Amino acid sequence: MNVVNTLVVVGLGLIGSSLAAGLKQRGRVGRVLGVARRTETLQEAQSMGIIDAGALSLSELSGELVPGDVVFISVPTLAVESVLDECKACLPAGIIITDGASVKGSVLDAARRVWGVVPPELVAGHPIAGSEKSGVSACNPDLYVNHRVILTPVEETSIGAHQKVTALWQAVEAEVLNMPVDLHDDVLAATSHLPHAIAYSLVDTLAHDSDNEDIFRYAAGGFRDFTRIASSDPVMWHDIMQANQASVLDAIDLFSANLGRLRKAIATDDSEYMLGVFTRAKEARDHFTRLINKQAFVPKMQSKEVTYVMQPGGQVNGQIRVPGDKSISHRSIMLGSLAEGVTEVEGFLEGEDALATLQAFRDMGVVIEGPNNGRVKIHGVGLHGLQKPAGPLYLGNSGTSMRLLAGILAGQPFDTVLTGDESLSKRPMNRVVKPLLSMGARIEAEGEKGFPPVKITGGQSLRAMDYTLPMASAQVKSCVLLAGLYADGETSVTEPAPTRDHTERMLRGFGYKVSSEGPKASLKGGSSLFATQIDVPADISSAAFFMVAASIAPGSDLTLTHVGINPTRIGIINILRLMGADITISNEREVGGEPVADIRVQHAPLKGIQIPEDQVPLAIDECPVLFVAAACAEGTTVLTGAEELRVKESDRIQCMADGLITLGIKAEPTPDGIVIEGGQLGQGTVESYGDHRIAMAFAVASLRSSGPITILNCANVGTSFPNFAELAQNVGIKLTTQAQ
Ligand SMILES: O=C(O)C1=C[C@@H](OP(=O)(O)O)[C@@H](O)[C@H](O)C1
Ligand SMILES: C=C(OP(=O)(O)O)C(=O)O
Repeated sequence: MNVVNTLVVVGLGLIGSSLAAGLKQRGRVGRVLGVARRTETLQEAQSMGIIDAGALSLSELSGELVPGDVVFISVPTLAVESVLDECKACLPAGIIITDGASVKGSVLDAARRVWGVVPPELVAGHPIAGSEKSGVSACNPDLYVNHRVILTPVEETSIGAHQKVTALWQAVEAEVLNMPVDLHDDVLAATSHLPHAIAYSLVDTLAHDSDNEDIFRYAAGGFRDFTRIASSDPVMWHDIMQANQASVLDAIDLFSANLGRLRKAIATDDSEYMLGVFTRAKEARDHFTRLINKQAFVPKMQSKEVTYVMQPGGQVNGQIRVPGDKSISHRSIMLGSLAEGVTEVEGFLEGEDALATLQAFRDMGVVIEGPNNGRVKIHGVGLHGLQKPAGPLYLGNSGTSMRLLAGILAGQPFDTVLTGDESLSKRPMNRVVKPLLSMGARIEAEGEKGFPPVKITGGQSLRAMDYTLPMASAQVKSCVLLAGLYADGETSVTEPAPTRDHTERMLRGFGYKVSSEGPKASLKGGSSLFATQIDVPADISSAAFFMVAASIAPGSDLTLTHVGINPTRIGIINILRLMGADITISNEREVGGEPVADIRVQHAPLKGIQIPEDQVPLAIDECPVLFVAAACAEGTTVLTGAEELRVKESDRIQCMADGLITLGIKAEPTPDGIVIEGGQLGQGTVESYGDHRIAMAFAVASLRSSGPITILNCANVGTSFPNFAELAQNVGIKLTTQAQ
């Protein structure tokens, strides 16, 4: 169906002719009329089938137009005004006018000069597509497919005209976005106009330097990639620079200052500065697609839809090492950044949660090299060396990042805002806001439960505090202790039940005194952390999926190597053993203050138990997969004292119950736990609700299901266990992934 009856394209360059050809090829336009300055261009366009007829001026064609037809102006930016003059002089009422110029403020200013106001039929637009090639011969009917087109409607713009122009671009498979004019021009100055100015200037500099006559002959990859856009249309870019003068000058000034600073670093052998710029830039560039692609100018993690399709049955065998411990990886970045000197980390978890912490510290000026095969080098800045980040710190899906950072940031001289994804934005932060407020911090979160964003006002002097935790939470304990580093006096935290103690252990590893007396941990503010080496053990929370897998699947015999068996984390081993699991621990040793061992699990029939409440905080993240063990056990398993599960990445009690019930298991949620009757797992489609641990738990369940299980929404497995699917397949779990 046609989106427009007659389209007039004024200016048959790459942009205009590609729109015309794209609409024609898709059968979405009645006819296209072209306006060009030269008869040969019109002839060429007509012979290529891009236009049906043409003229050297708009006025020659205006008699053929009726209301609802569209004029698309695709001439160099500074020539737009004269075309608008012509539009005013000759177009009948009701003709929609749009354009493709790279600068939008100048087009709207031109319209105001021509008409006195912006006419309602004018919809300014900018297709973010193009190429260094120009002219009608470069025409490409697919130029706009999956490219963005930014429209900058103003108050006066008519809704009908806006809708029509939107439909026009969508018809050539572009993605249409709307943006305020000024924002558009600033963003484009930085992302497009500045790179063009630099590319032109660089090539011109080299071309004019006689000593470098031969340079182009030797110029390969880097030069070619970097300067490709210097082959773009000079008149077009001349016009853009003039039309967006103020924003372009701001962008050039900022860049010149930064280049000057880099020059100084090179001149003074300031390796730290150079590495800082290069590692940050490499990181930004490497994650460019993930961070920005399809999200226009809103930096947001891009998560693909991932589905796990599980075939039933099988057994798990072999020897594997699961990735690094998430809790320890977070803390290695945090304490490494706050230490004096260079900390080297091995076994770092390259999952999205730990990477979010890493990025946050980079955003606060810390130079961090890697991660490279689990190796990270952190150039610590000391307790008082963090710098104000340029914008909010985005922490993705990671509760640990947000809660621990809140403690550190409460003690900084600058303001910060912490944000996260949809799941993290619904997790309660008041549990850290309250104690931090008592310490004299200025911190706020939204609503009764204190949902993110968390806003922290810096420059407060913190008071030490003796805090009794209302719930068993290592995140809250760690948050208060980390704030205590900045407080005046001794801060103590008393917990109702033991929780993971990695913060206390690692602080000691960095030479910071932390005393522990039963349930109470204390430290005095104002000392220093000193860089160290950290060997991150394999994550017992990730190993847990395979421990349950081997336990429930007959014929299994699996060894998990180098697993962290910190006593505050081994609830999964204790509980599985109580259920009858066959687990052998060997090769026990200590690495960097954390105990590790190899864990061998052989299949054994499991029985239902009442899970001891004191084990719950020691197995809090392992509960989803323990529910699968319970479903495969003989008899009833009862869990109590686990209300914390309701405020994780999902409500893990309800979500697991939903999935188990779908698979034919009797599972009854209670306010603080669940009752599960062991039985035959069936088949079906379950939701993971975007929760990594739920997705992986149901993948393990397939080993004992009677038919296939489809698990929806599994992309977030990448937050804690990026190679889960691969390792699962390697040991014998029948998993295939489907990604869109
Ligand atoms: O301190 C940590 O690294 C963690 C503590 C636990 O959270 P809570 O403190 O909310 O129990 C756990 O669920 C989380 O995965 C990691
Ligand atoms: C609860 C978890 O993590 P976080 O709180 O850091 O999001 C988890 O990994 O299961």
